[in-house]
Formats: sequence, structure tokens, C-alpha cells
Amino acid sequence: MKSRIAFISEHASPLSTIGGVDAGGQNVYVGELARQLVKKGYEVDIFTRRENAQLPQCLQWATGVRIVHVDAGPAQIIPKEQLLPYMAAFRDNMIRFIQEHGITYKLVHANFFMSAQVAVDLKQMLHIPFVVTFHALGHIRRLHQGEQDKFPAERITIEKEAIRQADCIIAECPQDKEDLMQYYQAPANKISIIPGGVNPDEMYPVDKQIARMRLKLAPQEIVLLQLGRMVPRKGVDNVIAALPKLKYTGAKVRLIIVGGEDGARDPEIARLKQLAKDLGVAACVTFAGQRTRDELKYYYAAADLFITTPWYEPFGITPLEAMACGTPVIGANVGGIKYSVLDGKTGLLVPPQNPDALAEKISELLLNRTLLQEMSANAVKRVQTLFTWQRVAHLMNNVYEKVILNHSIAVNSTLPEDLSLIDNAFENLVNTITVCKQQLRAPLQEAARQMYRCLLHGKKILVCGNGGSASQSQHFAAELVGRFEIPDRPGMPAIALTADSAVLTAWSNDYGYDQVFSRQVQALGRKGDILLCLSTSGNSNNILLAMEAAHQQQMTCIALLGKDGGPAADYADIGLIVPSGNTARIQELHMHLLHVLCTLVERKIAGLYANNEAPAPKTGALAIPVMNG
Ligand SMILES: O=C(CO)[C@@H](O)[C@H](O)[C@H](O)[C@H](O)COP(=O)(O)O
Ligand SMILES: [Zn+2]
Repeated sequence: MKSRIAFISEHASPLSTIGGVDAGGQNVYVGELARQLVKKGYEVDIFTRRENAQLPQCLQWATGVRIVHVDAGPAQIIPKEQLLPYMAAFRDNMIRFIQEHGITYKLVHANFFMSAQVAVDLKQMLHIPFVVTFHALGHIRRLHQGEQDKFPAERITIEKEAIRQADCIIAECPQDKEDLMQYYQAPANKISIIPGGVNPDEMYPVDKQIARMRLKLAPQEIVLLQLGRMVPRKGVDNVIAALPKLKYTGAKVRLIIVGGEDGARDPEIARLKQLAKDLGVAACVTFAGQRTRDELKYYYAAADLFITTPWYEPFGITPLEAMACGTPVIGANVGGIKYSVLDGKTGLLVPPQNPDALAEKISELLLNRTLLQEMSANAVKRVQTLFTWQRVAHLMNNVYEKVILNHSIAVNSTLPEDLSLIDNAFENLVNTITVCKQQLRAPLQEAARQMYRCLLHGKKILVCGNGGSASQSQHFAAELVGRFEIPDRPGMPAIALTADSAVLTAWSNDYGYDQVFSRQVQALGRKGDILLCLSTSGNSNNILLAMEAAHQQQMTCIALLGKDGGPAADYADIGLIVPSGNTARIQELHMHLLHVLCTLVERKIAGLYANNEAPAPKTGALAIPVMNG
């Protein structure tokens, strides 16, 4: 059966024309991801604020994808900085729609902080788990824009609460994950890195001259392209400011700026036009305004270089689109751009807000046509392997499935008896650890000292136990023979007596299980060796007989025991008794004790070399230097 899920994207609808002040990557993200998720078996409803009274409440936008227009504030475009007061109405009307239509959503995917706030409420009221992609973080914006950031101050608090409540947080690049962890204390295990993508049927390489003919651009000019939302953060002024600094003296260079509206209505375009005039480069800057998505590939393909130098970019879809069309990118070394653009391979990275550095890199690339061609091929390949919406949907589907599964487990398994069993097991373990910490410090130290001495004198450690303790014996031997925490140290001789099925079965079959370890101790043990025994009860006959055999061989017996130690406590030279009546807890503590012993012994052995107590081995396998006596 298909799973129905809800996207919330309060200000960014896939219906909007890209390049408007608030219409950019998020609109594409929501639409493309929804379409691809349909192929994974989902039905997606995208809830977005009604910006136009003429639109129907619910519109079938693509197969399996509906857009639901939610009434929240006036039905007109409102800058997203002013939308927060309408979000309560958004939430209430969204819930009304869900209830009137009797829909059950398996999951909500919130986009941007205001949608996340709605998702938090939905989770509380309707018990729907949610995933969030923030697309930008308020804290980082504040850092970069200070007072010019016009979002309400509550944004950061809302983001923090959403992070606390979310079932999974989608970071769009490694930097985004770091920011979430550093500024919001988001737990790493709640974050999945999933980038944005490109639709290869929409963005693909087109012959440069054909693209230019379509756009009526001069075939012989050098074209630099800047495309996207026209807001100060995007650093378009930085690109204009680089133009007079270009050292390139070949063909005429033209900068085409796609996005934004007519200068009179768009203050940012007016500002950029004025800047171009002031710098004397107005004649080589073309303001192309907003373009339909169909036209964008021609712009990307017509350009020799795509340039994007924002101060902050949580992901950035335009550099990917440019690369998909085979156009190398010079991008700011920030956020998602430093992840999508491979410096030196698919383009170059520059510091933001630095026209000199940008001018230098543009000139460098324009002078190296061979490199530009290589970068173009690399760019297409990189996008097609890593950044298609198909791949994004595949990764997202994995996240959704995990969230949906965990949610249903949580809902169906909150039986009070289960919970109290879980809690008891943890509390029991914590208590046992606390008691052991006090009681076992001295014997642990002594056991480690004995083991170290034994190994230093060229002797070995034999280990045995039954059942769970048998596997722990092997676990311990493996840590010593191989390595534990310190690489490049000599192997230490340790043998688990539980691992040779031929010996175990023959001796048990022919003489009895009680002799299964003692026989091996006689055969393998020598004076000065250690026998390490594990027994939760201290009662197992084969363990007691093994210790007897060890004493006859003048070996030292160390025993990890439980309960009251049983008779084994009397046989052992050093007994480490876990004072618990619960076999499982005893075994858990035994494993911990074995690891602590590994740490102590390994450090001592490794320290031998560090302190020059022994010559470092010259060639071949490392060996512990043997001391006589
Ligand atoms: O793992 C477990 C219980 O948690 C069992 O396999 C358990 O190790 C076996 O019953 C052993 O035979 C118990 O022997 P011992 O610890 O009393 O010497
Ligand atoms: Zn067990």
C-alpha cells in the first residue's frame, strides 16, 4: 500500500516562478523531491500558504503529488520575514483539511523553520512523526547579517525546539551538520546528510553556440553567469565588483544576471544596477530578470563560467544546475558550495566578499581553455553520480522508512511492563557498575600487573569459560593477539581453550565435559603462564579442574566470577567477583573488566617501546622482548 506523506513548505510552492525574492532552491527541492518520492511508492501532499485567491484549495500538480493551499493571512505574496504571525492559522487550517478529508499521514517533512513549528504541533496533536530540512539556519544568518536580518528573534528558539522534537534532521552538506551541532547542540545521531539535487531531464548540456543563438547572445563574447534570488546574501555585488579587476584581455566579457524583477520594483536590482554604473561596467552587465525554468539550461549552457559567491549558502542548487549543464563553477568557499564544487576539478573556490580573489580566479580559468573543458566534463559526471533527485529520493526514502518504523514501534510497544523491564535492566547495570568500580580497582590492577609480567617473561595466557563466557574468552584472546586500542604493537600470546571444536568434542565425548579445559591446560600450559577463567557462578566443574591443573603446572590463576564467587574464588590466585546475582549483569561486567585489562596491559606493553626499555623491533612482526628470570 502507498504511504501518504505531507510536505510543509509555508512560503515556497513548486508553482512559483524561480528567481523571485522568496522563490529559489526550496521551491525546486520540494517539487522535485515529491515527484521522485512518488516513484518510491509515496503519495505526497505539499501544504503551502495560499498567496493567490484564484488558486483551488487542492490541486493535482503531478502524478501522486497534490498541492494544498492553506489559508493563513491575506491571499497575496507576503515576504517570508513577516509570515510567522500567520503560522497558527496555517496549522489550524491544515489540521482542518486533514480531518475533513480523513487523511492519515505516515510522516511530515517540514521545510524551513516556520513549517517546522507547524510540524512540532502536528506531532503533538496528531502523533505524526516528522523530518525537517531547514534550508537555512537563523543563527548563521544572524552571524552574517546582524541587524539586517529581518526575521523575528523567535526564529532561533523555534529552530531549537524543532530540533528537539524532530525524528530526523536533514543536513544538506557536512557544514550544515556541523552548524546544527555547534550552534543548536543537535545530536549527531539525529542528523542525516542528504544533499539537494538536479533533474537531469531538465538540466543537461546543450551546445554553447545553439544556446547562445536561442538567447540572442553574441557568439564570440565571454559569458559569465550569475543566477538566482536577488538578495544581498547572494553576493551578486561581489561579482560586479570583480569585473573592473579582471586581468583577462581576450574577448569582451559579459556578465549576465538572471533573477530579480525590473529595477524599479526590485530594490536589490536597482542597487546592483547603480553599482555597475558607479564602477563603469554597466555596459557589460545584462540584467535578464526572471526566466522560466525551461529557459535556464540555455543560460547555464551559454555561459563560459557560472559564478556564485554568497556569504552563506546552506546548500545552493544553482551551482549544481550549472554543473549539470557542463558549466564550471567559481563558487564561494562556504556551506554547501564547498561540498558540491570540487576545487580544481569541477570549478574553483574563492573566499566570499573578495572581488580581487574572484577576479584573479576568473582570469586564471579564462586563460586555460583545456582546464575549462576538463572541468566541464567532470562537472557533468559529478552531478550525475551524486546529485540527482533520484538519488536524493532514494536516501530520503531510507530515512523516512526508519522514522516510520521507529514511530510505529514506539506507538505499539509502550506496554508499561516492557518499559519497566527496560528501565530495571539499565538501573541494575548502573548499580552493578558503581559497586564494581569501588571494589575491583585493586584486584584489576594486580591482575593486569601479573599479565604484563607473564608476557614480558615470554609466557602466555590461556582463557576459558562456558557459554557466554566461552565467547568472551575468545573475544579477549582476539584483543591480545590482534590489537585493542594501540595499533602497531606486538601481538601478545593468548589462547582461548574454547575454540578448537575437535579437541572440545573428542575430550568431552571420550572422558567427560569436566576435563575439557584441564586437559588443554596440561597440554598447553607451562610454568609462569596464566590461566584466566570466567564463570558467573564459580561452580562449573570444568573451570575448577582447569584451575587445579594450572596450579600443578605452577601457573597463576586469575578468575572473573560472580554472585559470591563460589568454590572458584578459593582456587584463584586473584579473583575479580562481580557482586550481583544476575547472570546477564555479571557477564556484561566481565566484558567490561576484560576490556579494562586489555587497556592496562596493552599500554604497559606499548610503553616498553616508548620508554626505550626494550629495543624497537627491526623488521618483520613485532615481538615482545623476553626477559629471563
Ligand atoms: O550466556 C549465558 C547466560 O547469559 C549462558 O550461556 C551461560 O554462559 C551458560 O549457562 C554457562 O554454562 C554458565 O556457566 P558459569 O558462568 O556458571 O560458569
Ligand atoms: Zn548470555
